[in-house]
Amino acid sequence: MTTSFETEQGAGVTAPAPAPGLAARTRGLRKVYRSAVAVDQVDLDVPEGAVLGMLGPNGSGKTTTIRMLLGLVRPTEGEVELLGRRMPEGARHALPDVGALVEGPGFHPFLSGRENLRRLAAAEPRLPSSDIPRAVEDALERVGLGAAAHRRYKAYSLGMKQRLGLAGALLVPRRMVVLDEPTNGLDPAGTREIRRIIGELHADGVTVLVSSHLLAEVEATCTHVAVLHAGTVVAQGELDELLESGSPGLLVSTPDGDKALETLRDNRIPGKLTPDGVRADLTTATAPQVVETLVRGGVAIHEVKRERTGLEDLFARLTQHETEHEGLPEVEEVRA
Ligand SMILES: Nc1ncnc2c1ncn2[C@@H]1O[C@H](COP(=O)(O)OP(=O)(O)OP(=O)(O)O)[C@@H](O)[C@H]1O
Repeated sequence: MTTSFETEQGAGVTAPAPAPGLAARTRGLRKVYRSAVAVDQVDLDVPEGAVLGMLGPNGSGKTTTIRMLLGLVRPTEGEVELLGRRMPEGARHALPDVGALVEGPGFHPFLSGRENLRRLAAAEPRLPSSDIPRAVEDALERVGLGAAAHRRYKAYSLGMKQRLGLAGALLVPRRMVVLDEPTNGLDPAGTREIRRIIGELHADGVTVLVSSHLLAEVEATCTHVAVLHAGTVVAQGELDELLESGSPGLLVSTPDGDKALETLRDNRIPGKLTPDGVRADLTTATAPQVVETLVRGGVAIHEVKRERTGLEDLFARLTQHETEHEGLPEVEEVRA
C-alpha cells in the first residue's frame, strides 16, 4: 500500500504508508560529514504515546539523529518519517504538531524572554494572534520563568535559556515533543521540573523523544529507550524489558560464603559463590527476602548490592570506553 506525501512545493510524491502506531521512524539513516560518520544505519522506532529516551555518550549521534528527524539536516542516506510524513519534504505539515528544544534555539539576545516567545508564537501556524498573549504567559509559567520573563535573553543563565527553549516547544498543544538534552545546565530543582513536565506530557498522550547521556535520567522519565554508540543504535526497546534483560542477581559480601550458600539453598533460592561472598538469584525471591533469609540463618553481611542489569552493564561499558579516552578513572564494573 502506498500513500501520497506532499513535498515542500506541494507536489505529491509516492512513499510507503505511514507506520501504524509509530510517531516517528527512521530506516537506514546515515549522516556523513566531511570529517566523520555522525550517524550510521540507524533504524529508530518511536511508538505513539511513548517517552523514548535516546541515550548515548557525547558524540554518539543523538543530536544529529534528532536534527534529521526534524528535517533540520538532510540525511546522506536513509528514510525519516515524522507523524506519518516523509522528512524533510513533509516538514510543513508535520512540524506544527511537533514542539522541539534543540541545541542553540535562535533567540534574540536583546529581547526579553517574553518578547522572544511572542515572536515564536507569531510563527505558530495554528495559533490565532488573539491567543498569543495567553499562550505565552501559560508557557512561561509552566517552565517557571514567569518572574524572569521581562529580563533580556542575554542575561539568562544556561538553565533559564533551556527553560525558554522548552516554553517555545510548549506554546501550543503538540502530538510530539522532542527535547535534546533538556536538563543541560539545570540545577536539581530544574531537572525535577523537566521530569514533571515530561510526565504531564506523557499523561496527556503526547509522544516525547528526549536525549540524554545519563542513564539515571532516562530511567526516571522514559517508557522506552534507544542506546546510541558511535552513530549506531546498539539497543532499543521498552525500558523495563531492557533493564530486566540478563538474570537479576543480588551480590552479598560476606566472610561466611559457604554458610550463606547453604542457607540460600535450604530456602530454595539459587545462588553461587563469588570472591566476596555469594550471588543470589532474584528470579524467585526479592532482595529483602534474600537478606532476611541470610540474617535469620546467622550469616554476617558486610554489603549488599544489586548486580547490574543488561542495560546498566551495556551503558557502563560504553561510557567506560568514553572515560578511558578522556583519561578519567574507569567506571567500576560489578560482576558475579
Ligand atoms: N556539523 C557537523 N560537522 C562535522 N561533524 C559533525 C557535525 N555535527 C556533528 N558532527 C560529528 O558527528 C558526531 C555525532 O555528533 P552529535 O552532536 O550528533 O552527537 P551527540 O550524541 O548529540 O553528542 P553530545 O551529547 O555531545 O551533543 C560527532 O563526532 C560530531 O563531532
